[in-house]
Amino acid sequence: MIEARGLTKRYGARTAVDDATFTIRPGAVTGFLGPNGAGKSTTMRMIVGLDRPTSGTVTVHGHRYADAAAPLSELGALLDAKGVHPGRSARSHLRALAATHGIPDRRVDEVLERTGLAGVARRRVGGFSLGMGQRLGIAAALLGDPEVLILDEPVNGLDPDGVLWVRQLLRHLAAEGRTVLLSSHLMSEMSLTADHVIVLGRGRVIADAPIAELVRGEPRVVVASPDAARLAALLMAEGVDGRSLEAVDEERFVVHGSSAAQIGRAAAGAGIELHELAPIASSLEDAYLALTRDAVEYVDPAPAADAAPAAERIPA
Ligand SMILES: Nc1ncnc2c1ncn2[C@@H]1O[C@H](COP(=O)(O)OP(=O)(O)OP(=O)(O)O)[C@@H](O)[C@H]1O
Repeated sequence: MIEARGLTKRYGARTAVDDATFTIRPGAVTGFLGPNGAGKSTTMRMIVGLDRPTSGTVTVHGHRYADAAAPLSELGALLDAKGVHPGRSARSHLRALAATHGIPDRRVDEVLERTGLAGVARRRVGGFSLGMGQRLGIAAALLGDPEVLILDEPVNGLDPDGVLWVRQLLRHLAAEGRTVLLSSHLMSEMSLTADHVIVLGRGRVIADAPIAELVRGEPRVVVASPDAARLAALLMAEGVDGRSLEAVDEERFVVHGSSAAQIGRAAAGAGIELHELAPIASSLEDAYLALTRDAVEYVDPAPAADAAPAAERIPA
């Protein structure tokens, strides 16, 4: 369990993390999302004691992580996969880490095996690919068999097999009752891996909810009819706001906020022929983009002309 209360970090005039309060529970994978500069890495660094909060607190198992008696068995972290001496082999790097924490050598071989690095354990880390470096970082995080795992962009640089491997590993660790926190910019991967997400925007917590709840959103339905204008007028006569009808082409439009059943019933009642009546499934990406619209720090000031909205509202 990780608990943050009023967690705040200022760097001079810049507030990187702003009064963040959240609880990250065991037995689940919690995703940490947010635009660049939202404060994810700073929050993770404060959890593991690499940065001190300006105010507020963050605890792991009820105490500050810096006060942990057996730090590596309480918490394992992958924050910067590059922080390894390039001349060392993967095994000697992990052995050195194990020795300073009283962890037996056989555990080193276990984590090398578990992370798929057993075959390259004697190779110099300096020659490792980005993906192998990520695996080594994950191996180091697992070394103490920790109850809490914190991984900043763990799939960065991994090939599709590696991405799948990380997903299965994290799901497995959560199923064992551990607390798993991960950040990633890959929204589809996050939706497959995490149970719950916390979204930061400009240092503030702007959402803290199960993924299923976030993606539920408002219903959207694509409707196509040779009589689209009459159907649109009918829906508006039945109380649908004209602003929630979005034209796609002459026959087709999207209805926001009504179900397929409501639209189908109205069309059938008026004898309007339908060629399509398809609910649109919301994705985590849709929900995320809607949530963070106002919290993006770096916005392209001149979006390309072809980035203009493809559809216009149907005139009332
Ligand atoms: N050591 C530092 N000194 C000054 N400002 C910092 C420092 N570390 C982070 N910041 C600033 O704090 C804010 C939050 O940064 P942070 O790296 O935590 O964001 P992030 O959500 O992890 O971003 P990204 O997705 O780009 O990794 C940013 O505006 C960043 O420029």
